[in-house]
Amino acid sequence: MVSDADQVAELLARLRAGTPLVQCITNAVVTGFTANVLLALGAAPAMVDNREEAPVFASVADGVLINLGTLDAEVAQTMRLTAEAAGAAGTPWVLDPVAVGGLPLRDRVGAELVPLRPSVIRGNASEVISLSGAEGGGRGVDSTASTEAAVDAAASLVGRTGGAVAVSGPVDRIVDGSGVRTIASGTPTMTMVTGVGCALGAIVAAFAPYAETPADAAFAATAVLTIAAELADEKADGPGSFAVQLLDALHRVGPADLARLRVG
Ligand SMILES: Nc1ncnc2c1ncn2[C@@H]1O[C@H](COP(=O)(O)OP(=O)(O)OP(=O)(O)O)[C@@H](O)[C@H]1O
Ligand SMILES: Cc1ncsc1CCO
Ligand SMILES: [Mg+2]
Repeated sequence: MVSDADQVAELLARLRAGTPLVQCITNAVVTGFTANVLLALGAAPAMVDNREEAPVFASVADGVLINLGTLDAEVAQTMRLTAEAAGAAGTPWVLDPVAVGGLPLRDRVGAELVPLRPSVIRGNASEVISLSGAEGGGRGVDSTASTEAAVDAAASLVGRTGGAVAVSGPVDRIVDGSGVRTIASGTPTMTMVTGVGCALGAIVAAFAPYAETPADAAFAATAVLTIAAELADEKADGPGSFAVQLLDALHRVGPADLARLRVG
């Protein structure tokens, strides 16, 4: 039987051989870091995010990320048009509903994007609970709920998109129509650098063209990022050097490292 780690290693090899073009409409805080994460991993980032070009580019890209972190009304319209274009072209796309829960614009945009059927919704527990329509607002961009508490909300979103929902936290949970998978790997330092969750959404989009199912892409992305974070933590002195070490670790992470993946 092929192990989870072997499956992830196989997908990582395919990603690196394919250099997927990943279009990111993401927030102003994390744009540069996200591009560097994708490059370190072996993907090709393209932050094509203006209203005229983004919908056109979605049919050329191999995967698309739409991240609601720093929205305005024009960006929101670009996101809707790009999600529609990705859907029409069959390009897998990932929705990161940053800080959805009790904020007027992003709550409305999140609710409009879910029926456009993102391949993967990736957020922390509070964001996933709020996006599902349940009460669960976090504290700004941070979660105040456990990922276990978000599993029902994730399943209800899966029922509406037909894709997968990846809930991040100390234990990540990846939910689709066939059940829930968990990953316990990772390190708390990941929460001390802004945008590690945002980068995870981009990594999911990079894996999506190679994975059999959206949940497989989310699982592989979470596995690779959390293992790379463990490798980075071994060399880092604090959040600053951790961010740099994380890029180096994403570049070198390989099958032997993935064998330490902690599932369940
Ligand atoms: N306490 C923790 N221990 C281990 N790993 C963690 C912990 N908290 C988060 N992670 C990992 O960090 C990554 C990002 O998850 P997190 O829930 O922090 O995202 P987020 O809140 O959306 O982050 P951001 O908005 O800053 O980008 C995931 O891969 C997750 O596994
Ligand atoms: C800090 C922050 N604020 C809006 S987006 C963002 C990046 C982490 O989600
Ligand atoms: Mg986030």
